[in-house]
Formats: sequence, structure tokens, C-alpha cells
Amino acid sequence: MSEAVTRIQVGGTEGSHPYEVLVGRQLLGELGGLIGAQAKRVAVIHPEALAETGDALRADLAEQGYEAVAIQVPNAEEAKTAEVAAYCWKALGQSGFTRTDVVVGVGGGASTDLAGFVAATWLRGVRWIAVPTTVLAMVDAAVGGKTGINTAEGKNLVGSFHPPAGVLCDLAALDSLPVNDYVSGLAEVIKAGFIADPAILDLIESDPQAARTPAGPHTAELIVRSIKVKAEVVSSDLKEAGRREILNYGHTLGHAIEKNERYKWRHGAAVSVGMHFAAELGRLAGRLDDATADRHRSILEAVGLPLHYRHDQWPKLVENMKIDKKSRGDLLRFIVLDGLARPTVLEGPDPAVLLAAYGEVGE
Ligand SMILES: NC(=O)c1ccc[n+]([C@@H]2O[C@H](COP(=O)([O-])OP(=O)(O)OC[C@H]3O[C@@H](n4cnc5c(N)ncnc54)[C@H](O)[C@@H]3O)[C@@H](O)[C@H]2O)c1
Ligand SMILES: O=C(O)C(=O)C[C@@H](O)[C@H](O)[C@H](O)COP(=O)(O)O
Ligand SMILES: [Zn+2]
Repeated sequence: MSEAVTRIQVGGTEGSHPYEVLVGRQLLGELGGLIGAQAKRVAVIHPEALAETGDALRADLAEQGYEAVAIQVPNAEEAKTAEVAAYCWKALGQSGFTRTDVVVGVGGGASTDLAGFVAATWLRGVRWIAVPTTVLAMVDAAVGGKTGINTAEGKNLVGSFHPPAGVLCDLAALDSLPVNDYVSGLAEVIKAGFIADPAILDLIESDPQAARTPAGPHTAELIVRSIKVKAEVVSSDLKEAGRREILNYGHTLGHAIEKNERYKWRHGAAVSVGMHFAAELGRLAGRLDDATADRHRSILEAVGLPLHYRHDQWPKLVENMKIDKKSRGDLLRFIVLDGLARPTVLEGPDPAVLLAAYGEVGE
């Protein structure tokens, strides 16, 4: 695929504004147009790891005439807390941020989830733009308007649906991403492959080692295909009334592991174990054929994602899963596959079947 800019349309339903996800290089020139003429102030929320990028962006926006502030937040999940959100609200208040001003969230999914949440809650909602700098944030977190923070009780338990005004995926940002963070993003790319676009799986399987780096031959195509999957789903069901739940494939157990690890595991790693579990659950529930279930293990392992988690933690994981957003009352609900690219909901599976599926995952 050529490196020209690809534009993917999202939304425009349920009263939300349509917006574009741009994928390419040197896209920051697009930022001014997205911020718009009404804004006087812009807040650039960025993680410590991107201090230089955040400051360069602030300086650039100041040169364009905006009152620009950079708000530095901790790296990774440490940013997704009520305390850090309060720190950002304070910075907005001190800069006199009004309803016509704009938040720019730069960084990985943790930073864009936080920035979107701050934008959703400040003055009950101001415009925001996502500038994702990890694979995971480009293909998933920055698209679709789910914003939020974690609490001690669970992952993303506080948040809001607040779509961005635009998403700028500059592929050059991926060059500085540590390999483990890059590979973590592949879990969501593989998820998109299993739930909707198996061509993604073929591209990765053609050279799994190359898929682990931004220099791989299919990087742009993998990112664009995954964004298209997400864009199509969220455009049809922004607030997760039904179909959007398929994007949660692998997340029921994945989020339970993240909480159990006090959010020190990478999201993609936990989702990888969670997808392995969901595949085994689908197989044991008589839904999923052996070949597709086995394909989960082979592709996740081939790119270096984990398949296993501690067997002795099962009782705690079951407790954690009860507060999953897909649960209804005491009913646990999982996304499983009826076959390749045929996601469906499995409601209230027999606890013995759940334990048997975990028997394949636990070590
Ligand atoms: N809102 C959604 O729909 C959605 C979807 C998927 C995931 N998520 C959330 O996304 C988060 C995971 O996102 P992630 O995998 O991007 O991790 P992350 O945001 O934790 O980023 C990983 C690390 O890389 C650093 N980093 C980011 N970009 C960099 C770059 N270009 N160069 C060097 N370092 C860089 C970050 O500061 C962090 O330390 C989780 O909190 C997850 O819940 C949200
Ligand atoms: O966008 C969605 O919907 C998803 O489920 C995408 C997931 O990859 C993402 O991790 C999301 O944040 C999970 O949402 P949650 O509602 O289960 O917290
Ligand atoms: Zn996810």
C-alpha cells in the first residue's frame, strides 16, 4: 500500500458529528483546520515519554496564534486515574478554558482515553482531537469515542462516549515506540482480523516477524484495515447498544487480568490471553471449529504475544469479570466466535465450561 494519506469516515449517527481518521505521514498541518477558528485556547495533553513532542506541538500552536498549554501526564495506565483527570481539570481552569476551546490528546491509548475523558467532562463537553502515537491507539483507542479512566474496582469503570472531532495517525510516530508496546497493539489488530477482516490475519501470518516492526511491508495496510473495522462498527452503534460489543472480544478476561495486575500489564498482552480464552470457550461451547480456535494460539504466539496467565488466580478473575460492562445483573456475557469473522454473544456459560476453557490458558 502506498503511503499517501488515507481518510476514513466515522460516525454521523445517534446525533454525533461525523469525523475523519487520517493515516499517513506529516499530518500535523491538519491540526489547525480541525481546531477551527472559534478556539482561542488549546490544551495539549501528552505523556512524559512524549515531552518533546508535546512541547513542540504547543510551540507550533502558539505560533499559529492560539493560547496553547501543554499538560504532561504520567505514562501508560498511571494517567488513567481520577487524580490525573483532576490535575488536568485544574490546568484547564487556570488557563480559562471555555466551551469553544479545544483539547488535543497526544500519545498511546491511555493518554487519548484520559484526554477524551477530560474533554468530555470539562464544562460538560468540549471539542477534542486525538493524535495517537501507538499502533493500539491508532487502530482502536482513538477511534470511536469511548473515553475513560480506571478505578481500583475495575478497568474503564468511569467514562463517557465523547467522539473526537478528528484523529491524526502519523505513522512516523511509531518509529520511537518500544517493541513491546508496538506488539501489544497487534493484539487489537488481530482482534479486528478474527471478528471482521480475516485478510488482516493472512497479512500477519505471511511474515509475523516483519509485523512486529513499523518497517514491516504491511504496516500501513494493517492499520488502515483495522481502523476500517472499528469505524464500521462504531458508526452503526456508538453507545454499545448491541453490535459494538464485538469489539470487546478477548476483553472480559483481559480486563480482569489487568485489574489483577493493578494495571501493570499492557492492555494488548492481557487482551491476547483473553482472546486465547475466548477461542477455547467458543470451542468448548460447540461454537468454534478447531482450526480457527488453534489459529488464535499460532498467530498470537508468532508475533510474541502471551497466551497464558496464572492458573491459581481463576477465582479472583471470575470476581473481576462480574463487573465487566457486558454483564447484566449476575449474568456473565462473553463475545465468542461462531466461526471466522462471525462474532456473537455467549450468555451465562456453565461455570464448569468456563473453568475448562481456563484450563487451556492457566499455567
Ligand atoms: N477507548 C477505546 O476504545 C480503547 C480501545 C483500546 C484500548 N484502549 C485503552 O488504551 C490503553 C492502551 O494503549 P496503548 O497500548 O497505546 O498504551 P499506552 O498509552 O500505555 O502507551 C504505551 C507506552 O508508550 C509510550 N508511548 C506512546 N507513544 C509513544 C511513541 N510514539 N514513542 C515512544 N513511547 C510512546 C506511552 O507513554 C506509554 O508509556 C489502555 O488503557 C486501554 O484500555 C481504549
Ligand atoms: O471500542 C470498543 O467498544 C471496545 O470495546 C474496544 C476495546 O478494544 C477497548 O479496550 C475498550 O476501551 C474496552 O471498553 P470497555 O467498555 O470494555 O471498557
Ligand atoms: Zn482493547
